[in-house]
Amino acid sequence: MAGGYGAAVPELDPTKFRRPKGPKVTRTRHLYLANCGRSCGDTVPQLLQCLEATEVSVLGLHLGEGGVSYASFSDADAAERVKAYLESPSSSHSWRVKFAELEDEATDGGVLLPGSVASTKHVEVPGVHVVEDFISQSEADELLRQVDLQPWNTSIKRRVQHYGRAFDYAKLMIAAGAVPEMPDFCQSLVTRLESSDLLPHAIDQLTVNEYEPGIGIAFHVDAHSAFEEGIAAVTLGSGIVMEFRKPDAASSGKVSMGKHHRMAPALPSSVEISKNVWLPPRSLLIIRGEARYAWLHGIAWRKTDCVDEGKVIPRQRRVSLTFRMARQNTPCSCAWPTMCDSQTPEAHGLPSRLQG
Ligand SMILES: O=C(O)CCC(=O)C(=O)O
Ligand SMILES: [Fe+2]
Repeated sequence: MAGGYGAAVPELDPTKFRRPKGPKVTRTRHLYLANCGRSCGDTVPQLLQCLEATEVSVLGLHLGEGGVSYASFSDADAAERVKAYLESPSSSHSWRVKFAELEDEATDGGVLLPGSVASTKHVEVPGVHVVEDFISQSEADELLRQVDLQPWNTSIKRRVQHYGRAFDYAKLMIAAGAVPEMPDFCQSLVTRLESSDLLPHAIDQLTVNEYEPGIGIAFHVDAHSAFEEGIAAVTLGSGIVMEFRKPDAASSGKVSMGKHHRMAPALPSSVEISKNVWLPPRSLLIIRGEARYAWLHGIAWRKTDCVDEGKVIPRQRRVSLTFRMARQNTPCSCAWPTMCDSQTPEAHGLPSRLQG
């Protein structure tokens, strides 16, 4: 590896790839991009934005000086998804996209190990706190049973349920629209959170997110203007790795806003530092302060996670309960104005991608 495009995306060695020849198509986890390179006017941030437009993480990249570039993904399904997107009319460029083969790798879409929790152990994210065994197994089972009795909203790639407060994702405001009240089956959990010192305020909103293996959530900051400081997420079902990314100070103020109340991923090239956090079953995640306001959080779209280095665990269904408090009339006055849509509205561009 010859360095990297920021902390998140290692640079690939182009000499290790075999260019695709002839009509035979072997699916791999690598893409070859012809007519794509610096001499064609392409840049790393712009290329990454296109490649990650379907929420697939780019695990390695080579932007050629001429017109040949390569990108690697976690598996062939991910590469195929990106290829299909790049070949669709919604993506406008003149690249030719094919699968590429890596010299020392099986061509059946061999899986690259996901970044482990152990590998980022030294990174501190101020304001992230995981409480293990926050609920008992019987509480978790009952909550999941109750959640599954409720109707799911299927308008985005993840199934979700919203309670307590409706939110207008287009206007970034709490909406008057009707959503079910905070459900009774969550009441004791809400009381427990509110009477603890884990959150600095009450709770009036719940979002339920379902993650089947392969499903993730785009990197985002929960909109400052919409929600109060503390965010609490309880994990039902299986555990998962959540990643926190701190955008480089120089890139702050250029974060774009996705259509689901959140900022679209900062470009990986502008990520200064990243941390993988394991959220065990029945745990509570608290995100406050700097982590809540100045770091992005997201969950990779893949079917495995890696806690200990080199040990891959398959994902199973996870359902999370995210509790928040809608911000009332006062705009956010946090200490990260360039990351704050209350203080720097012009920092937010147009939605650049479909959020998941
Ligand atoms: O699934 C989770 O734990 C977090 C979900 C989340 O970040 C959100 O709904 O904003
Ligand atoms: Fe979030």
